[in-house]
Amino acid sequence: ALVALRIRPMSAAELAEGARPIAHRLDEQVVVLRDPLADPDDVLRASRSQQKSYSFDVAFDATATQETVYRATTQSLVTVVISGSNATVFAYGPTGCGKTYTMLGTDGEPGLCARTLGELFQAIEDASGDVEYEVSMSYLEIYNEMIRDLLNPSLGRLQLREDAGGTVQVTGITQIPATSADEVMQLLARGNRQRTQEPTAANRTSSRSHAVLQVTVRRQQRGGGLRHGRLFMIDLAGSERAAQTRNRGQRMKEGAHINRSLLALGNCIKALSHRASSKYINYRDSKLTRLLKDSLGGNSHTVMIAHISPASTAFAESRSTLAYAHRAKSIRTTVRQDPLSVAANLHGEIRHLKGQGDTELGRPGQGKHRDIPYTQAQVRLRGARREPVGARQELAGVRREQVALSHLLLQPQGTALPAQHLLALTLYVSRGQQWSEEEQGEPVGHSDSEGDSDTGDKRLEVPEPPNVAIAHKSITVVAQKQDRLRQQKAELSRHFRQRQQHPRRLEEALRPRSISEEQRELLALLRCLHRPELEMPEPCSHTLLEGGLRHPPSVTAQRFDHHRALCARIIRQQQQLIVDHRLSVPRPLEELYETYLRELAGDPGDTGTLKVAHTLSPTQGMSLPKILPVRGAETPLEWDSGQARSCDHPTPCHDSLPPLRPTRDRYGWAPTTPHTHGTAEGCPLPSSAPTPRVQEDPTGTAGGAVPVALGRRAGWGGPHQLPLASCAHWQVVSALRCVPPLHITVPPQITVPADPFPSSRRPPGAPCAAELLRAHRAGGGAGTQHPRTPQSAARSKATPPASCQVSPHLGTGCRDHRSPVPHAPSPGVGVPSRPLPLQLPTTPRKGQHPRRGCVTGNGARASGKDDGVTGAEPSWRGAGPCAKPAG
Ligand SMILES: Nc1ncnc2c1ncn2[C@@H]1O[C@H](COP(=O)(O)OP(=O)(O)OP(=O)(O)O)[C@@H](O)[C@H]1O
Repeated sequence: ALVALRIRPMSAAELAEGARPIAHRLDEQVVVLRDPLADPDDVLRASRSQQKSYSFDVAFDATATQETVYRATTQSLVTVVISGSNATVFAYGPTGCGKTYTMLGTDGEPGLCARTLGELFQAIEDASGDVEYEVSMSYLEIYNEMIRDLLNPSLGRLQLREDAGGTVQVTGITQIPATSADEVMQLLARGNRQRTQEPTAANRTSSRSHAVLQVTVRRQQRGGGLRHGRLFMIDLAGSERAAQTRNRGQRMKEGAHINRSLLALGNCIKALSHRASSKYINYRDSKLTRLLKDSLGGNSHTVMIAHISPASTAFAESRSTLAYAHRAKSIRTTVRQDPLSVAANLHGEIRHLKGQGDTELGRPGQGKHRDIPYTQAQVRLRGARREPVGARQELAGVRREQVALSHLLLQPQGTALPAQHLLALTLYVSRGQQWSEEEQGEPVGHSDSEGDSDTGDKRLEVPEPPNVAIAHKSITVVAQKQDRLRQQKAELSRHFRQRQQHPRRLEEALRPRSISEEQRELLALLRCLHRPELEMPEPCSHTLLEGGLRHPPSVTAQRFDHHRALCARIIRQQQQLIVDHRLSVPRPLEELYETYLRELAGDPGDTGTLKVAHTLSPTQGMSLPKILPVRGAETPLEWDSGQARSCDHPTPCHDSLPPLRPTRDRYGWAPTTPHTHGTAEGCPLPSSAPTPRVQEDPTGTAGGAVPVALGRRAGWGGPHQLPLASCAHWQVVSALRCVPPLHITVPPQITVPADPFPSSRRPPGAPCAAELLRAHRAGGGAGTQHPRTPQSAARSKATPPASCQVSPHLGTGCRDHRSPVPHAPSPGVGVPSRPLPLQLPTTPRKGQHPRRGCVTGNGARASGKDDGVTGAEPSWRGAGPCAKPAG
């Protein structure tokens, strides 16, 4: 939509009443309105702007001629209409500001209607013989919300109807065929005589109705389709304020109707200018908006010319008109036009200008068409007619070739995208490694060097899991293909650049020849026109490429990240447990862990070791990368068959290591059942999943067994204990570490005697549990003697080894060493005394890491808080789950 503003000259009446001009055109687009009441001496309002500027697509002042206004606003609509689209021009403004003058004009200065129709018929005349046009017109007014046929007023009140195609039509209106502009103007003059005009205080011949001239162009392409273009030219009734017009009675009623329909029009404009295109637009509030439905927001080009008076006496009207028009500036219409009609537009323009061009050729900058775009178009089209045929053909050939090349250039990049995605995934892996290092607090490269020095050639040659191998192969294949495509692209680009030079060379070759300035300009124009299209493939391919790199399949990436984080946490925590327990692990396992650390550090040369297997299933593209366990006898580490089957449970396991806490009994201690491993953290072991074998404590001292996965491996230095998280976690860890589940035996447990005496009955001098513990620590465990009750003596056999260290920060001991008996319990309240399981390796093994910390009977590292330590069944003998207070 184009919005223009026209300021008419001061009228004699305004000058007579001493009005000052307050509206000025600042430049081609900006109009300034000054508040006449603003007092320049008012210091309180000095900071407030006394004038406001409004910008439009084009602005005219009193000096603008009808011709200028026509050229800048309406002329372009001619080609729109003859090509089968709709166009609307409406004049808006307060009464007496020049709307009718602009639309109809005078005999000496014809208005937009006459000029537009003149050119329309001219364009039709110039059209090729392939297209037949028929023009018909109707002229109506909307007065007090009634539609009246101005060409046949006897028809009375007419109604609006929507036809089958959704187009709003006035039923029964007279459609008069027209063959020339003169004919139409005569009809218009006849209609205007019928128009409702009444003298008002503001205008002696005030139009009290909206006059709508509708010109329909029926376009029939020979052997082609039929199209209708409609041009609405509307002289709106003047917006007015009752106070200003001093209207009474019928005039006031008219004014109310006028204002209501203009308000409805304003609302539609506001809604159309709203950013949210889905906003409902209510056209039904007035006849005017219903009639203009297709012309405002639909398939139409819209031009609005707002009119104001420059006089200070019209300040309020001018201000509201400027605001109204400014709002309309943001109307965005969606013109639905097929390519054929675009071509027809251009043809029409060519023919139209052809007729005019001859008379003005050789006089650039002269004549009535002085505006730059017009002159440029003239130059282009005139040049088009006269350019050397050979050059034109050559240009066309070059253009075709360049378009083909640009398509070819796009192609390779498009096919390279899968490879880019794979590479992006690889990038993700390296980012993940970096992330792991950062989370471990290790500087980048630390693990790398450490791994190298530690392992050297002693790395394990673990075969890649099949999925990883497939992924590597496919990456290699795609990368090779991409290389080939890159070479092709380079070749094509070179060719493309050569061809780009061609028009320039052609232009230079033509320059010395006797071609006119216009023809040279045409060539330059054509070259410029083609350039954006030719340059498009490069940014386009870059966009595709970057889009692929920056936005890899997000779901896959997220799941991959999630999975990787989960595995890393499991491995770290399990390693921590191994270290905390000082469990001796077989050398192959240690090497595997070192390998894993090197992998995290991104050791590029470590190709034979385990890699995080991430493959995209070709069919399921976005599926979670699978981590497969290495199976088969050829692997150095034997698998205990059935241990690493996949977990089919639909509920995803938690991404953190689940607390190794079996279901507790009513005393808060873990039962002896081995099945608890599967129920930890709500991830029950599916029936299909293998149940890890649990080896009972061979010594019989352990009251239960920690759920562990069992396996056999000769020469691993005996039984080891590893907590089992859940089947899925275990599989992940197993697959990542390429080690079979360990064969674990729960070592004997050691109990700390319960407090033999509740505080209320403790004999003088008898120690409490905490004191016992301190004594126990001080005495090195085994050799410590402390008072015992007969019960405790009977049930406590094992003694803690010297290696048991209680963290000092835990006060009387870590959670498991702390006496469950409070020092000063409430009198009479018996607190059960519980022996606490201490499960320690009795002898440090070779290769063990000397670690601090205290371990519990379930193999977890003791800490001040309950960090998910598994509670193995306490194994004190002869004692019930709850030691009753003595006495
Ligand atoms: N640009 C102009 N140059 C010279 N005269 C003008 C111009 N604009 C308007 N006038 C004169 O101002 C007077 C009022 O103009 P016009 O009748 O067009 O106003 P209007 O907006 O159509 O009023 P209404 O809404 O009441 O019909 C006319 O005499 C007209 O000739």
